[in-house]
Amino acid sequence: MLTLDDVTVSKGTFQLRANLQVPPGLTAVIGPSGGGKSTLLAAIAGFGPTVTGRVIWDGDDLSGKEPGQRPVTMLFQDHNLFPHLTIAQNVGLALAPRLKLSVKQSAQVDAVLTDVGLPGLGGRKPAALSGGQIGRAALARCLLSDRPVVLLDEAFAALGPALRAEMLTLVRDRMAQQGRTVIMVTHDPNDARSFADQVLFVAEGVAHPPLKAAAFFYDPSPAAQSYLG
Ligand SMILES: Nc1ncnc2c1ncn2[C@@H]1O[C@H](COP(=O)(O)OP(=O)(O)OP(=O)(O)O)[C@@H](O)[C@H]1O
Repeated sequence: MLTLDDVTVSKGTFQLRANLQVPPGLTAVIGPSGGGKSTLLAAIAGFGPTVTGRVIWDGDDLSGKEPGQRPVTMLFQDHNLFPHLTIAQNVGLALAPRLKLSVKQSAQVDAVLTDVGLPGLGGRKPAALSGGQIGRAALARCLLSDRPVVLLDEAFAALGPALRAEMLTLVRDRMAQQGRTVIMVTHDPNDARSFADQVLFVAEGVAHPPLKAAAFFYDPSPAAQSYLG
């Protein structure tokens, strides 16, 4: 279980507070622009500004740990693929940081590229793919990673509706339903309604404890109601 114990993050005059637990499964983070959603993810990942309080994973205090030492894999809108590596190498990094892949690992890379709709494109460099294809390659790397916490920040915003639903289905079926803790920022409440187990509402510098998606939408708080319109 991921716990944010009295966490405060300060960015200039902006402050985010979070005192909550995130259960395994798919948690959608929604709320008005500027409310602190990306700041929340950065605090979990270990990026950025001052953090007081503790971020705890399964009893292990992550405070002070570098991002790479945390049990976290991330997928951001800019996707962070290495431009000098092929798509297969970028994805393979999840299995072998020095890129010495066994035959079995190479087959796993090929299989996951097929799963995300990129069969046969492993030999290309990122510059030779579209924005949506790059997003799918980055998702493939997260699917292969064994880190238990997955952070997605508007990862599928560049995709059209059909592809987006396909990627969200992959995230749900291949990550959330297999017990990983997936925390996904989205600007589309329908993504949360259709795919999420829980909804974590962030507004005006407060991250509220997640609620079951059905309960959140059935009886939204006044602040959530005014966001949902
Ligand atoms: N370096 C900074 N210094 C001061 N304030 C900052 C800094 N970076 C971000 N902020 C402010 O922090 C607040 C939270 O930003 P954050 O990106 O977490 O919001 P968000 O909910 O993810 O927004 P959006 O939905 O628009 O992406 C915003 O009001 C933003 O203006």
